[in-house]
Order: sequence, then C-alpha cells, then structure tokens
Amino acid sequence: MPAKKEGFNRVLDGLKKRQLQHDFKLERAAETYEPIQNIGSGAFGIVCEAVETSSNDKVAIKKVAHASATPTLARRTLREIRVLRYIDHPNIVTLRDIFRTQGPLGIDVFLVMDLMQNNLHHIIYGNEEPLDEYYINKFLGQLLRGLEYLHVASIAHRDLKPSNLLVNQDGTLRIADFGMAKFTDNSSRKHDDEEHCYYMTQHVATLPYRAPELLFVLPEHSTAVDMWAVGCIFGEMVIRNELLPGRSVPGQIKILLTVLGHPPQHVIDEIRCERTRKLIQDYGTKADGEWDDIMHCKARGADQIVRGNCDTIDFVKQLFQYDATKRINIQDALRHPYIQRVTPQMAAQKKCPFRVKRDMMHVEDLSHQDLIKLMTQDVRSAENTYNEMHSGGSFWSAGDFQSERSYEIQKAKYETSSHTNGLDGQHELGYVSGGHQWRIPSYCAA
Ligand SMILES: Nc1ncnc2c1ncn2[C@@H]1O[C@H](COP(=O)(O)OP(=O)(O)OP(=O)(O)O)[C@@H](O)[C@H]1O
Repeated sequence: MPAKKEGFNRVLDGLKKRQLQHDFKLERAAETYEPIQNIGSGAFGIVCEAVETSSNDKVAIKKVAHASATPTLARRTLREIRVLRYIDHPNIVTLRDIFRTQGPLGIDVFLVMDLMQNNLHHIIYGNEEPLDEYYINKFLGQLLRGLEYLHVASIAHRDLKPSNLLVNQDGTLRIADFGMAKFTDNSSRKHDDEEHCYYMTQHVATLPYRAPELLFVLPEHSTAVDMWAVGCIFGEMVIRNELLPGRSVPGQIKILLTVLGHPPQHVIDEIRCERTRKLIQDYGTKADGEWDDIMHCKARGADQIVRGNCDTIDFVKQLFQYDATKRINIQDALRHPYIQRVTPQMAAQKKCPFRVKRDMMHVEDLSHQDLIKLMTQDVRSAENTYNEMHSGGSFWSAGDFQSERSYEIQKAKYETSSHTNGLDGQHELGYVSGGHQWRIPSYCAA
C-alpha cells in the first residue's frame, strides 16, 4: 500500500476512534463494556460493537442520546425497554443490560444487546444475485414466528422494515428496534382516536412499509399494520427492490393506487382527511395489479416463488388487503398453505410474559414527566452497572410476576402500600418492595 494511502487511513482510523469515544462515554460502565467500533445508526440511536470485559462476549450497545429531552424520545426509549426486558425469543433481539449516564441535554440511555452480524437490508442489496428462495422462506418464517409471539400479546411493532431485521451468518433472524412498539387491543381504540391526526399517523412506520390505515389516516390501527409490512418485506426479498417505493405521502398513496388498484369504497368512506380522499378519488379507478407481474416486473433474476404459484399469490393478496380487518392475521398466516409448504413444521411456542403486556399498557398515556420518572426507574445508572458487576450481588427482580393473578395480588399490595413512587400506582410495580434504589430488571440476574 502506498505510504500516502497508509497515512490517510491512519488519520481516518484515528478520527473514527475519537468519534467512538465521544459517542460512547460510558462512565463507570466503561469498566464493564469496551466499545470497539460504530456499526449502525438510525434516526434515534447509534449502535456500536463492544466487548463485555468479564465474559469477553461481543455485544451491541445502542445509545439513545438525551432520551429524556422530549416526550417522543422518552416514549420511544421506554417502549423499547419495556418490550425487550422480559422477552426471550429466538427471533427477537436479546436485551442483556440497560444503563444510563447524565448527558448535557438529559439522560443518555444505553441498551446492551447480543451482537448480530448483519441486517436484512444489507443481505438483500449486498449481493448482485437475488436472494435464494431457501433463504427468503427461512427469513419469512422466522419473521412470522417473532411476530406471532408479539401479536398474541397484542403488541404491534409498527416499524418493520429490512434494516430492523437483524440476521446472523447461520441465517437466524431477529426483530429489532421497538421504539414504535405499542400495545393494541380493543381498548386502545381511544388512543387510536387520539392519534387520529395527520401528525401522529405520519410518524408511524417508514413510508414504503406503511399500511393504508396509517397512510390514509384511518382510525383503526392494530397489529395488522405489521402484516402489511410483512408483505412489503417479502416482496422486497423477491424482487430485490422496494415493492412500494414512495418518498412522500401523496407519492406513496399514488404508488399504492397504481400497484394495488383502488381501495374498496367503504375504506374510502372512512377517510376523514378531505385532501387524502380527494387524492384517491381524483386518481380514478385503476385495474387491480396482477401479483404475478408485480412481483416479477422488477426482479433481476429468475425465480419461481411467485409466478404460477397460486398459494404464494393468495398469501401475498391476503397481506395486501386495504381493509385492515380483512387482512390476514399472524395465526392465519402461519396456517396458510404457502407458509405450511415452505417453512418446516414449527412447535407451539411459549407465550410472551404477561408482564410485557402489563408494562406496555400505560406507556401511551404518560406525560413527559412520568415518562422520565419511569425511564429513570427502569434503567440503572452506569455507576450501578459497575458496582453490581463487581460485587457479584444478586439483582432484585420484583417485576417478575408470572401471571395475571400474581400481578393483581402485587398490584393490590402496592395500592395499599404507603411506599409510593409518585405515580398512580399502576405504573411501576417493581418499586414496591425492593430495597434497591433502582429497579433492576430480571435479565440482569446472574
Ligand atoms: N443488536 C444489534 N446487533 C448488530 N447491529 C445492530 C443491533 N441493533 C441495531 N443494530 C444496527 O444499528 C442500526 C440502527 O439501530 P436501530 O434501528 O435500533 O436504531 P433507530 O435509531 O431506532 O433506527 P430507526 O431510524 O430505524 O428508527 C440497525 O439498522 C442495525 O443495523
């Protein structure tokens, strides 16, 4: 290598190292984790590869800078913590630890996860060749299994896209980035109505994966938004291109109309936004797209996943129903002949712990102040990360209620307890009986 280039690379390496040190000032937790290199960033977080010094395990640390500064950041962070902290599923990213430091603009939160080698976006586009059919089906099957675990607990991810699906060399896929995750059931209709405004809805889900009920600002949002995204991701794996590649809201709506045809009249009738309804009506009636062609028109290589395969086409059609109530749900998707044909029979999986659902129920209602309070309680300080690692102390895990019944008992105890955390009693049960200042999550237990 010429000397000039070597020198230049050294300078670049030095700059990267300094940036890493600047981004990941871990305070006392630096004795527990050693950052190695930056590996990714999104709109809300930066992620580095690091080593856990005691075990030599490689981990990924996601930093959400000044997580307490705005309600949006605080809510995103709390959602991610509360979904991930009790979950142990082969197709959902594993959260190992959480700690915080005090940054100049509020609390910086660090989520320590198992390190994954890649994400599906890089897998799809990192190769000239389209993805092998075997891998498409393997990834699809794992995505559906991870979603089943969440959807059965009425938790919608709401930001599924290839870059949020992490993949290891052995083909394991794990769903990541739960900043938009939300508990959705019939009682959440209230929130949906509150969210029924242009601003809120247009910040859920990345445009090319955004379901029509979000795009058209319809009142009903459920786990069905994820099923639409599954269709988009499946299509993207097949054609090696975004299936519905809009770059603006009107542009995205026009792409839907062009590719998928006109929404049924009852869906249009539900649209309250005059501008959106007019846009759809003015666009006129288009013929429904033929999935055979849609999935193949941009495909660079030959594959037979879609063409001529009736069960594949039926599966795709059911994912792309404009009407969310008619869209295939996760359980029917797993039972669909296409999935049955291409994915191995899978054993029944265990249920998502009730406490995840319980923790997620109230997040959407909280004020900025309450969000900060809960986030602070859920996350230990970097100081404690170091102390607990080195004292070998056992971590209290009072939040580990195994069932709805034990939750109710603890809740009753809490509500009659004189010990209060300043909230309304429903929100932070783990605070009741622990002697510790911070609520230490169960997964930290040795
Ligand atoms: N556990 C992990 N192992 C390896 N890489 C990861 C891990 N978690 C996240 N990443 C990488 O970091 C990137 C950014 O992470 P993430 O999507 O969680 O951030 P974000 O700011 O919430 O993103 P977005 O803009 O999509 O909301 C991901 O696309 C992924 O490539």
